[in-house]
Amino acid sequence: MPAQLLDGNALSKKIRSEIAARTAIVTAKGVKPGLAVIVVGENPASQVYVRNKVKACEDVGFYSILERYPEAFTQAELLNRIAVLNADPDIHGILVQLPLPIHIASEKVLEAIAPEKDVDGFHVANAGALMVGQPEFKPCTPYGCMKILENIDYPIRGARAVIVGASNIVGKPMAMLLLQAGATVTICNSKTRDLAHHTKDADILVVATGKPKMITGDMVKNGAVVIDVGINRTPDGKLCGDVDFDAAQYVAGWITPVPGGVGPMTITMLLMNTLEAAEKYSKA
Ligand SMILES: Nc1nc2c(c(=O)[nH]1)N[C@@H](CN(C=O)c1ccc(C(=O)N[C@@H](CCC(=O)O)C(=O)O)cc1)CN2
Repeated sequence: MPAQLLDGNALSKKIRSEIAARTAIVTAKGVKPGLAVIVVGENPASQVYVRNKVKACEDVGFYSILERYPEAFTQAELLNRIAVLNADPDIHGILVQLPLPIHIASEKVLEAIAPEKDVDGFHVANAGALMVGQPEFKPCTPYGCMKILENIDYPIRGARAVIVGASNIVGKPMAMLLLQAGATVTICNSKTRDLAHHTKDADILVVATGKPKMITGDMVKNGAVVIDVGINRTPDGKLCGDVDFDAAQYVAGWITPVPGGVGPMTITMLLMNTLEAAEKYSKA
């Protein structure tokens, strides 16, 4: 029997309607949640994601601005824009779409965003807060993965969780969130010996490698929860994940599809972080 599908679109719809209701309340108090999205360069996927983010903001009743800059935009110019947005009282969240062009040092840019407006949760202050178990803003993709797990009432406490991929954006924060929820966590990376030995032991398997279909069906434990963070475009223009879905669905107990799994949840949790930033601002 194939695995149960973890439908990120359906869960997003439910959470976004809760966000819209809370947005109406905070807006009535005089604070309309505001998100500024900045994209530099012409990366086609980034252009799609930022448009989707702005559209999602409109749908839940946020104020949003999209700032698009050419590839040649300098780091100094970008830092200036961030300083202006940091001081703008109508903006509660600032997001700089990644990847940035190579002449711009991403870490400098991310550190320039005021931590209380860092709705991506990438600032070292927010990464550190998560590390010590006092999260302010959780990075949107791992936050979305945790919501997917919570939605199936899977007993995370005591489960063996394996994360394939150790990025600052997904793998490391995902490990922290699972650890804090009581899982026994292993993070694998590109140097890990006998990867399948680890993945086959996982009750919860989270894959974020950027390598299309690298996790094959025989690398998955029977009945596991498989969360595929990868979004890869195949030569025929279709999307696929980092997990070989067609094979893994007959081994896993639950599995996220690509598209329609983690992707929409990333945007939903961005809305949640922005709403929470505005709610905090309204109480300050
Ligand atoms: N500043 C950030 N940059 C990037 C992040 C991030 O969280 N913050 N994550 C990724 C890209 N990303 C969000 O920006 C993202 C990726 C995918 C989706 C999504 O909804 N995917 C759909 C398919 C969409 C398509 O047709 O291409 C799906 O999976 O169903 C949303 C957001 C890197 N950069």
